[in-house]
Amino acid sequence: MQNRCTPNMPRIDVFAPAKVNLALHVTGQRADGYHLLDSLVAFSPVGDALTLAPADALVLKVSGPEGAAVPEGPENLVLKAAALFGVGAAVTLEKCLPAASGIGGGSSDAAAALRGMAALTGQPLPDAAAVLKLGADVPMCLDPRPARTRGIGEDLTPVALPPLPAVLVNPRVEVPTPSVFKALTVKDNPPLPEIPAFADAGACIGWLADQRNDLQAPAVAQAPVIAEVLAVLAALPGCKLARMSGSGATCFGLFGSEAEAEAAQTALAASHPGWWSAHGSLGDQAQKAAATVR
Ligand SMILES: C[C@](O)(CO)[C@H](O)COP(=O)(O)OP(=O)(O)OC[C@H]1O[C@@H](n2ccc(N)nc2=O)[C@H](O)[C@@H]1O
Ligand SMILES: Nc1ncnc2c1ncn2[C@@H]1O[C@H](COP(=O)(O)OP(=O)(O)OP(=O)(O)O)[C@@H](O)[C@H]1O
Repeated sequence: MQNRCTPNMPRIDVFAPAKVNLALHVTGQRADGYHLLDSLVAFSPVGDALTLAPADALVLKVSGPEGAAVPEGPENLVLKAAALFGVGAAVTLEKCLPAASGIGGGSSDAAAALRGMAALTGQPLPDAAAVLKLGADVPMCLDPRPARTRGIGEDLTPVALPPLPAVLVNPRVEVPTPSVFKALTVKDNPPLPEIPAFADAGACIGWLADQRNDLQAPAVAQAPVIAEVLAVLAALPGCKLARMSGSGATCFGLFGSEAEAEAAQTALAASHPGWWSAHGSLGDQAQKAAATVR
């Protein structure tokens, strides 16, 4: 770790933004069981923070308000990602996103670790197959800009989206991704239609209202509180659309302005103090997520 004796040791800071599936259509299933998706994703200014510094061995320290539920051992996706570089590093992870919550926390942390290790070592990023092996959401989190994602998550097409003022809400129920996919009965749903150029956030939200998250119904069946979260979000003043992200349980509400989203989150935090919530405009977080050297 950096100290007064090693003033020139580089320290890398990297941000891991939350991923939000604005729409998620399950369109098929591969022979190996993985599901084929057609999803539109955007990224939140809310996320986890990592630091990386040179070290003899690869070690991870987890802290932060959501850190208690996250392992510090080799099962942590940060260590799995960093190990691909074959050198030691002292990594810290400040966990702000709830774990196992459908907003790609572990995947975004892994992607941030890859960006950070590349900056620390000067090595290139691992190849696409190695990145996908870390998790289906890791490729989209590597370059956190709005994208249409197909295949199991590896087929990415950038999409221009207006910033979407949003509130994220998690009722503090962990919903494991495999069990939600397992509970899905219809696996050959229609894909997303062509994504038009949106004049503004209102046009985008109007288009999104006609799309779906096909994992929402099986997730609600396993964790009925998700239906309550969606109803509470939809009833907040100014909420134009409420939907679940990923395999849940985190849901998002989209609003007409940042001020409306902030006011809605303040009201929700007061009425449901046990729920995790955050606000911020969904969109392109690539700049904020870039590794910076100190
Ligand atoms: C639901 C999404 O968050 C949508 O973006 C992702 O598809 C899930 O991505 P992830 O958490 O990175 O998923 P992984 O860690 O790769 O897979 C966890 C488990 O979810 C199921 N899984 C995941 C992705 C996918 N396209 N089909 C699946 O059936 C598989 O049972 C897999 O064993
Ligand atoms: N860095 C990490 N942060 C959070 N969870 C991690 C991490 N590394 C490994 N895990 C494990 O991964 C599991 C899934 O957590 P994660 O937060 O990635 O799920 P998720 O938000 O549902 O992801 P997705 O939206 O990609 O499906 C947890 O049970 C946790 O123990």
